[in-house]
Amino acid sequence: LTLLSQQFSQTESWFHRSAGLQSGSAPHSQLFPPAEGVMLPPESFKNRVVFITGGGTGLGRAMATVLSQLGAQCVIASRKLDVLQQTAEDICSRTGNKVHALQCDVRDPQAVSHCVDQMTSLTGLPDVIINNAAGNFICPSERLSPNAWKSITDIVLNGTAFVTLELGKRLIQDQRGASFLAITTIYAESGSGFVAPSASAKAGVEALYKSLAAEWGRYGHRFNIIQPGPIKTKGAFSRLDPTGKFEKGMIDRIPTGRLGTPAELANLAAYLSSDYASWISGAVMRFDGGEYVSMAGEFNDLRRVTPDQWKMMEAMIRSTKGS
Ligand SMILES: CC/C=C\C/C=C\C/C=C\C/C=C\C=C\C(=O)SCCNC(=O)CCNC(=O)[C@H](O)C(C)(C)COP(=O)(O)OP(=O)(O)OC[C@H]1O[C@@H](n2cnc3c(N)ncnc32)[C@H](O)[C@@H]1OP(=O)(O)O
Ligand SMILES: NC(=O)C1=CN([C@@H]2O[C@H](COP(=O)(O)OP(=O)(O)OC[C@H]3O[C@@H](n4cnc5c(N)ncnc54)[C@H](OP(=O)(O)O)[C@@H]3O)[C@@H](O)[C@H]2O)C=CC1
Repeated sequence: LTLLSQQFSQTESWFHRSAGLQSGSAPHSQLFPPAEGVMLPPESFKNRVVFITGGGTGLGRAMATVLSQLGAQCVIASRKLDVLQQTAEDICSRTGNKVHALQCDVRDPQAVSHCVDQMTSLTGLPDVIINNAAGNFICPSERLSPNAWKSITDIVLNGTAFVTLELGKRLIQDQRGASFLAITTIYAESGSGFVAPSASAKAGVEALYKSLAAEWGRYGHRFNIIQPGPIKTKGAFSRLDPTGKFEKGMIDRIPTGRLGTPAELANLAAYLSSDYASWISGAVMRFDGGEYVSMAGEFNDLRRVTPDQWKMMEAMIRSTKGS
């Protein structure tokens, strides 16, 4: 069984196989196929402990899977213990490496401290910390109650801060280095209507991580950020595109013509958390198939202009004399 697991971990995983061309993708997305398989060499995370908040579902689960395939002992934590336990079992049965499930509401600093106590007894302090847990929903800002604002910012900004500070302090005390990674979003930079609490909190997370990259390098700690564009997960799409009507428009504005995949994100997270990235700290990695620059450029809608229309417009421009 162990041999089988090892062979499996060196080739491909269950979710990589499912990462084919998604429905709704543009034809040119064939030129940007999501790579299958785990990118780093086997055992890149052997003898490493990885702590992932929100590791039971979506992108957190994908990152836990890849890191476990690479030899890590993973600890996944969030509110729903049954979901975490199922994920831990699924991953462990496929990779042969231990995955621990711990209940933790990151909004509650005491729960975070208790969770870190439990992890310390199970695995010792982690070498890699991935702050991935989040909450979000689309809502016109004038409809937000104070508690709606608080529920998102407490998970995203305070939760990340509580986890990072609790683990950071203990690692410093034990003179242990670590890699911290935060999953934010492309609109942390631009802001975005209809998700103002999420945009505000994610921007705060980025400021926290850049600050600590500068302050805690002396303790052996690296801090990096991935800003994903749209990647289809139930958690995100059920709350951000509940009718499914916006997906096509979103794909149309992504230059690579498709959504990202959890496997692609997981490979990037593994790289940034690995020794191969030990000189990368304070970095913000946009991971969006080009969506951000595509939305930002003043003239990018001209992609819709046909060659005949260009001929006509060029003639008009060239015929202009003077100002
Ligand atoms: C054009 C766009 C097209 C397509 C978009 C599609 C794809 C995505 C593309 C990009 C994604 C970019 C970024 C993604 C960021 C993410 O974070 S996605 C991850 C999302 N995952 C989750 O949110 C999982 C966890 N979420 C939850 O548990 C809940 O949703 C929660 C509400 C965040 C928290 O649950 P909790 O049980 O603690 O909270 P409640 O008690 O239910 O509610 C607290 C208060 O909030 C009010 N509320 C809740 N929902 C809404 C809503 N939909 N609208 C308005 N207000 C809401 C609720 O009423 C409470 O307030 P109160 O009534 O005043 O007490
Ligand atoms: N999918 C996408 O398109 C994008 C996602 N992102 C980011 O990626 C990350 C993962 O999102 P995704 O996988 O899509 O969505 P999910 O909804 O699947 O993931 C969110 C996770 O956060 C956990 N969580 C929520 N509240 C708490 C809490 N109070 N304490 C502890 N854990 C909590 C949830 O678990 P539980 O309910 O058990 O607590 C869940 O596992 C998030 O940071 C999100 O902002 C960014 C840009 C795009």
